[in-house]
Order: sequence, then structure tokens, then C-alpha cells
Amino acid sequence: MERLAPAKVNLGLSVLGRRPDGYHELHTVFAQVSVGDRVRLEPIPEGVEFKGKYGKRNLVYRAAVLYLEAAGWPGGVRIELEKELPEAAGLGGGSSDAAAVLLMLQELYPAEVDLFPLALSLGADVPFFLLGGVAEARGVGEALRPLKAPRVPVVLFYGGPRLPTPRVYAEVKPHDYREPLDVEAILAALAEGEPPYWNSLEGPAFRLRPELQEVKRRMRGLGLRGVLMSGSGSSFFGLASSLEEAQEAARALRPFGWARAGWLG
Ligand SMILES: C[C@@](CO)(OP(=O)(O)O)[C@H](O)COP(=O)(O)OP(=O)(O)OC[C@H]1O[C@@H](n2ccc(N)nc2=O)[C@H](O)[C@@H]1O
Ligand SMILES: Nc1ncnc2c1ncn2[C@@H]1O[C@H](COP(=O)(O)OP(=O)(O)O)[C@@H](O)[C@H]1O
Repeated sequence: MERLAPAKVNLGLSVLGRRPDGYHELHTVFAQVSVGDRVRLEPIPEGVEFKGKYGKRNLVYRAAVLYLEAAGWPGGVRIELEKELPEAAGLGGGSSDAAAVLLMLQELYPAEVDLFPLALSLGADVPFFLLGGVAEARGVGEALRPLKAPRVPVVLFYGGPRLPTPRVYAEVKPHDYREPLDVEAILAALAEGEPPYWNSLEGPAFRLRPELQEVKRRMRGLGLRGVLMSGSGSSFFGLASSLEEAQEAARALRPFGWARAGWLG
């Protein structure tokens, strides 16, 4: 059994404030992108087999163990993972891989198991990937509302450096807090124009790595709209008016790092 584990971008990410537990209250819009990793599962008599990077700490391994325990299933699974997405880039790569494993295991070994809490225990972005598409998220990212959005050509770019999520959040200052996003206005402007969104984590990321501002300038210079850092970075995305325009922009970005064109939503 095989499945695409799509990337996600945040069509806006507003940090509203800091919660008593130290996490930050978010308002964001997740959107899946047609570029991603590939996850393959094969049933085996028992146990979980995965030979890739991070071994037992890999999110695909952890997702399989969680599901099989929750389902109380004696069967096992061999997992193969073909990575296409850069890691810790804000594209939800590992989170998407984990969700793909949960969804495939539910087909392979059906059981009355609610995948949502299992997903949430693996990371804030994992529940979104159980739904896919486009969804508004509040809280830490767990309160999801599916949205209808047009499919739009998009360019993803990652030139490094690795920016660990905890480090970016640690850099957030009170002056980075903003009001909630205007979700309807964002969806209305996706097909053309500049969506009225922002990513509150750009300020902290640019303070940590000022050179990232050059990435944004370069992508805008290629004519892309709504250029924004995704999640806690350091990947960026931009919207195009046709797939050809997106492919041309991705080609122009390739000498600077990892670049892909695909469909949003
Ligand atoms: C930023 C987002 C946007 O979707 O993810 P990415 O898209 O970049 O992966 C999420 O908020 C990533 O949430 P999550 O997956 O839980 O973060 P982790 O990588 O586990 O990092 C955990 C650390 O980040 C900080 N953190 C995380 C989420 C949040 N809402 N507030 C926080 O302050 C906390 O210090 C926490 O200890
Ligand atoms: N299958 C996986 N793919 C990518 N990263 C993984 C995976 N399993 C565990 N990890 C760890 O999880 C971290 C975050 O993964 P990822 O979801 O790619 O980040 P982001 O959501 O920022 O794109 C990585 O730094 C890596 O150490």
C-alpha cells in the first residue's frame, strides 16, 4: 500500500499571544500542496520494521507503534519512506509522513480507533494531514475547520538554514503578536492579487537569520504573489497564475536551493 504524504504551507500564521503553558496561541490556515514524500506499507506477521533515518525516533515508526497498540492488533508492518521534502523546513514533512501511516494502517488493520488524539500526540501539524485540503486552525493548531478554496499553482523553496521550531518560538517577542487572520479575505484573494495574510514567525526568523529576507525579495522579483515563510521556516512559498509560471520560477530558484512547483489545496 502506498500513499503521497503531501507538504503543507501556512496561508498566514498569526501568533495571538502566549499561553500559561508556554505554548503560543495561533490562528493559521493550513493548505496541502501536491508535492510530498512517498510512504509504503507492507503487512508482516508482527512488529514494526523501518530502516530509514532516525530509526525508532522517526515519526513514521512512532505513528505505526501508536496505532497498532491502540488498535490492539497482533499484525505488524514494514515501512518504506521516500523523502522528497526538506526536514524541519516548515513544510510539515515528518508530520505528513506520520499521518499517512495512520491513514494507511486504519485501512490495513481496521479498528475503532480515533486517529485524531494519536495524531495530536505526534505533533501539532499531524491532525491537519488526516483531513488534507485547506483548513483553518486555532489553539496550538489542533482545532481544525475545513475550508473550500480554489486550487492555485504554488512554488515551494528551501535554501536553509535549518531553523528549529522551538528556537523560532523562543525568539517571539510581545511586539510580534497580532490580531487573528481574515480567513474569508485570504481565500477570496488566492486566485489573484495579494492575499491579506502574514506569518508572525517571520519577524523572529529574520532576527535570527537576516539573510532570509533576500529569499523573499528574490521570489517576489520572479513575479510570485503572496510570498511568505511557511510555518516556523525556513521554507517560503509563493503563488503563481499558471503551473507554467510556477515551473519557470522553480527553475530560476533551483541554483539557490530546493525548489518545486505544484498545486495548492
Ligand atoms: C510552527 C508550526 C506551524 O504549523 O509548525 P511547522 O509548520 O513549522 O512545523 C507549529 O506551530 C509547530 O508546532 P509543533 O509541531 O508542536 O512544534 P514542535 O516542532 O513540536 O516544537 C515544540 C516547541 O515549539 C514551541 N511552540 C510550538 C507550537 C506552539 N503553538 N507554540 C510554541 O511555543 C514550544 O516551545 C514547543 O516546546
Ligand atoms: N519522517 C520524518 N521526516 C522528517 N523529519 C522527521 C521525520 N521523523 C522525525 N523527524 C524529525 O522531526 C523534525 C521535524 O520534521 P518536519 O515535520 O519535517 O518539520 P516541519 O514541520 O518543520 O517541516 C525533524 O527535525 C526531524 O528531526
